[in-house]
Amino acid sequence: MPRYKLVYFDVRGRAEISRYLFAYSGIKYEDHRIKLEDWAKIKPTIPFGKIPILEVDGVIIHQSLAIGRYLAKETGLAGQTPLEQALADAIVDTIDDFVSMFPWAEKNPDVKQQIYNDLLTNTAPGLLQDLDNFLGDKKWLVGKSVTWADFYWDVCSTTFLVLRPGLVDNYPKLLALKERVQALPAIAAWIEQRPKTTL
Ligand SMILES: CCC(=O)N1CCc2c(cnn2-c2cccc(F)c2)C1
Repeated sequence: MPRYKLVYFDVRGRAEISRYLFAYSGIKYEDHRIKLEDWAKIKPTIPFGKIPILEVDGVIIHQSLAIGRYLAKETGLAGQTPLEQALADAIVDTIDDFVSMFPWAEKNPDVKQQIYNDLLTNTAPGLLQDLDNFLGDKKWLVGKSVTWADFYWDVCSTTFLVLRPGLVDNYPKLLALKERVQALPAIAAWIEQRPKTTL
């Protein structure tokens, strides 16, 4: 079994999908959380200067979705066929397109709040309707078993609901999917034990 070290800030953010996959698979890893005040010193030592990164026996994978896709494949949660894998990737990318629109590092609080409000009021409903249409009456977003697309929906929508409580109330099927993911014993245990952070 390789030695895994996940490096990110002390928030769920872009590392949480990998933490879900580690939790679900039972694979042991170091959940290394750096302090924001140490980032300027650490950043120059990181290839491409962004985190999360995952060290696999010292080999560094960067980009959160490349890490997630690697772990999903290792865990059997990437999709059962190449077609299902493509569908799962498309859902992950669709959700990530929206989350990536948020100016997470914006220093001006008024600008930040205005853009957050615009995204949550004017852009989120279209995404939620599209995801609701795609899920339909299925148990999981892709195929007959859980995939990392279901995990990513729960991870990202948890943050959406921090920013706008009630945002998903008009989509009970999407809320039920969150409950289904969070009811998986290993995910429930992780949520219970993980550091409690806002984002
Ligand atoms: C220090 C960085 C930080 O606090 N955040 C940045 C990124 C982020 C946060 C919350 N969700 N999230 C995120 C998750 C997935 C995709 C994505 F683009 C963004 C908060």
